[in-house]
Amino acid sequence: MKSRQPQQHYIIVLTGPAGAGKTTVQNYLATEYGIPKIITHTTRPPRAHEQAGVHYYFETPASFNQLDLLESVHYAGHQYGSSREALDRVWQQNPLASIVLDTQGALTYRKRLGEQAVIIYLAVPETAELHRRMLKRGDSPAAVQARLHSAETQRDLELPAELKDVGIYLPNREWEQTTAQLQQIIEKLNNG
Ligand SMILES: Nc1ncnc2c1ncn2[C@@H]1O[C@H](COP(=O)(O)OP(=O)(O)OP(=O)(O)O)[C@@H](O)[C@H]1O
Ligand SMILES: Nc1nc2c(ncn2[C@@H]2O[C@H](COP(=O)(O)O)[C@@H](O)[C@H]2O)c(=O)[nH]1
Repeated sequence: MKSRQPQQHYIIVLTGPAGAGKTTVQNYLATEYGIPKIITHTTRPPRAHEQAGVHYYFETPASFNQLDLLESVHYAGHQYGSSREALDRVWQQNPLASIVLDTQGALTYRKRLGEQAVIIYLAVPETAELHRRMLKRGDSPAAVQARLHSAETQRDLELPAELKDVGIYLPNREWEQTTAQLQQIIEKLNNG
């Protein structure tokens, strides 16, 4: 009898500029495909609708420094990071998981995990559209201005050169087109 190959485990890394729709896609992958989310840690204060342990683990600078992290970054004045332990815990239950990272984090994941890190770059090149989306989400005009002018958001308007050959470039404009492309990606991962 032929033995069944153990299924390969993948982490779907959703990256792109602020307001591109990374969290929206992550929620969709969870509800539509049951793909668990890796919750990351941040020293940023919660937004009005955000809950601890659901959207982020909210940390003080001191508690953040105690964490054992796979990678961490400074983004727009705050620290963010994710733990290897959280990924291993999710992988014990499910071969697929998703995480939302800035492009620097996406690069680190690819370097550390190789092809197991499937990088999806959600592209919305027009800052006016990002502006509209963040206001629609309920961010204050001042917060949107600050975020769009941050060096990190400016940097994340493009897929980093090191990821150009390995990342999946997915324009997130018409939602139906986005979900059709996501379906193809998930089918490939489930079959590979
Ligand atoms: N294809 C789309 N067309 C129009 N609006 C969209 C689309 N995808 C997401 N949005 C909307 O854009 C807003 C920003 O989305 P989301 O919060 O997912 O972005 P994000 O990339 O996670 O941002 P951030 O990095 O700032 O947390 C939300 O109001 C969301 O509903
Ligand atoms: N490299 C990492 N980036 C992270 C992590 N958690 C979130 N993020 C990214 O930070 C920015 C800002 O997020 P916001 O919620 O304040 O808008 C965004 O690009 C996220 O994708 C992480 O652990 N590591």
